[in-house]
Amino acid sequence: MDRFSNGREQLKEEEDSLALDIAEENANMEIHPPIVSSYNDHIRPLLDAVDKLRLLNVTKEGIQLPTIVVVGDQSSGKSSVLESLAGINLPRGLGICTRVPLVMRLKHHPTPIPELFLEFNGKTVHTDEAYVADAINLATNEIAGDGKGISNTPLTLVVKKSGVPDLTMIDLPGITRVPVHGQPENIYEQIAGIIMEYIRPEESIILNVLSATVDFSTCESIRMSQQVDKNGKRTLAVVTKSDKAPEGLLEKVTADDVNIGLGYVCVRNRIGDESYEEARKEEAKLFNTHPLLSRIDKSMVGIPVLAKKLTQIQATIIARCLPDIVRKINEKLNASILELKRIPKTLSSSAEAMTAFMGIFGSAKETLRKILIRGEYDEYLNDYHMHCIARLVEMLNQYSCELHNCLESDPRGNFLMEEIHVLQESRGIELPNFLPRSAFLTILRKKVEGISSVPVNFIEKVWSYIENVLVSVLMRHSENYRQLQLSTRRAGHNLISKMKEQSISWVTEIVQMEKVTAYTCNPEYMSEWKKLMDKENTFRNILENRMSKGVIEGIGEVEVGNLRAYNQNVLHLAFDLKMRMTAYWKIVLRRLVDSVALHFQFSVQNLVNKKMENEIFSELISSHGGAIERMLEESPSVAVKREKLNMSIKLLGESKKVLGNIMDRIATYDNK
Ligand SMILES: Nc1nc2c(ncn2[C@@H]2O[C@H](COP(=O)(O)OP(=O)(O)OP(=O)(O)O)[C@@H](O)[C@H]2O)c(=O)[nH]1
Repeated sequence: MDRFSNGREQLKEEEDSLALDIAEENANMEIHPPIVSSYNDHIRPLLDAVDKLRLLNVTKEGIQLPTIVVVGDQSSGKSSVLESLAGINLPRGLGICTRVPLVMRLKHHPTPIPELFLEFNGKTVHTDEAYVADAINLATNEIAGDGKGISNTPLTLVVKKSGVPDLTMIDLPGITRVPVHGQPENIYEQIAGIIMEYIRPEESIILNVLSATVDFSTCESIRMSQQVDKNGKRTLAVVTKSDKAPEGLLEKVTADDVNIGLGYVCVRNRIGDESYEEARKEEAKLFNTHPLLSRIDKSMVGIPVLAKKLTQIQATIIARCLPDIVRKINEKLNASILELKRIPKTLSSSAEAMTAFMGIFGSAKETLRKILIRGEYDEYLNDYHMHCIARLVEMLNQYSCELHNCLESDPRGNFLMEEIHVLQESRGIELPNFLPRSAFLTILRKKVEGISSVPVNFIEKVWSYIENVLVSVLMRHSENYRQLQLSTRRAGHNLISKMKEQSISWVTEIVQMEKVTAYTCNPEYMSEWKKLMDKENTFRNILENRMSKGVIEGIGEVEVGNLRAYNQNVLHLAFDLKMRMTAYWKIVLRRLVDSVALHFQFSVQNLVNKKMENEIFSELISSHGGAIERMLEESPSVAVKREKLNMSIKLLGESKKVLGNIMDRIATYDNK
């Protein structure tokens, strides 16, 4: 079992004992104010810790806190319920009163003089019971403006008073469909947005305030809570204004048409100028004596019952969520520290800048060596585009296929016609059985011309691929320095364009050489030619047997019908010329593939090992007068990232400190 599970079990036992305490206390409970907190000593520090985390705004880091969120339609009586729980007066009335999320922290406090203060916008404003309503209104105006607009910036009200339950709740603006005068048109969307943000997390308990005077199923707050808590397992209903609509209330709360998993508590809040004490007395009288309301089970009525239920639920969710919160804070803190370490530190001198530059350049070079020369792609396991050797081999195979598939100028239907024509045009005043060299070169020139664009296109394609790889590696390694990125990108493009130009002129020359000269020392030429010449008898047989076409091994099917018009000598020379060319063409194509492959390997090695360094260094020196430190000025996005990480680390560190004791407690449970 993990350490958290152990901790959870221990906390669960505490919860159970707390529940027993509460039940016992409920039995002896006096209905007179103040509501005496039965808060378990074990849970109180945990609630304090959660409140501190809330104040630190740890939710900003994506860590949700266990929270009781009060929602209700406008004027359903939310503020009245909260003031009943706190024993103070809150702004109440018709129209929109709660315009910002109000975090209410109620804390039992042994001394008779209550202590009240507001925390908002980073300041603390002390107040007292008589002025708290005004102070809240003033603070709300400061946060959300004087009008009727709303804001998502929370306002915290701390009430330390003898006898109040140790509870933290968040009161949210009441849901209104129709904007009242002075409210923005999209007030519903704004309020709904805030409410959803607070009630969506699984860690939130939804305290749904429903007025007894309405049909619960028509309440917007019910519709919203059902969207995030379908079965109502984290929803508790408080039914206000029981005094106003006692008829059928018992049936309504027992029928539970709207799926309230945590149950209903019917209350009667303060009316008019009643004092808090009077209100509690009236409430107790109402539920004890009213013919209809007195029939509702006593475990479902009255503010004291609500207070007990809430403290119990609060204890449960805190105990359930805290181990996870501790874990998440640790995880996020470690992740942020790691990420911060990955961001290079700010450079303060030329020497530091130079060292950093050399480091960046060295690592970029090593990456390029790996992917372009050695074929190691561990840095780009899932990025196939960067598995360069494999991609280059693919391109080379494709290039070879393209060269071999280029249509021959002599389609089979016209077998030997081109040779005969070229031989006729190359005739010299000479003996008739000589094969003129010029005839061979003429055919060779036409064939080479036919494929001449293929090697050039291939060279261009490969260089643009290498350019892409080079620039992306350089960008990756200099990602923290925008100026350096600009220079290295420029250097990369310039270098590739120079090398591409050289390659193209090299390959154009190679093609030109193949076009105007013919030579090979490769013995395959002779053996292939001989093999093909052995098939001349087959050719003759096809002619003599008056067949229109036939198959010659090594050449394929040929049509010979129109060749019978020529004499034997011409046909022999044409056949010979064709077979020499066939044997030689294989050598030419192989040469074009092999030499281009060698050229690329050599060029890439040159690029990575020599030229890149020269180009980048001269780009840095020439365009920026050697001001390498300026090149390595941190980009604004990195500065922002560092600032954000530092803030996260500070916040998470403080949160961790807040939870220090609790973690120790969990650890002690583990060792027990
Ligand atoms: N009779 C009676 N009136 C109540 C009760 N609870 C609240 N009210 C009255 O209902 C009105 C609205 O109550 P509020 O507490 O301001 O309602 P709210 O939901 O906080 O209002 P908004 O913040 O504006 O949404 C006030 O005039 C209260 O006095 C109750 O139990 N009985």
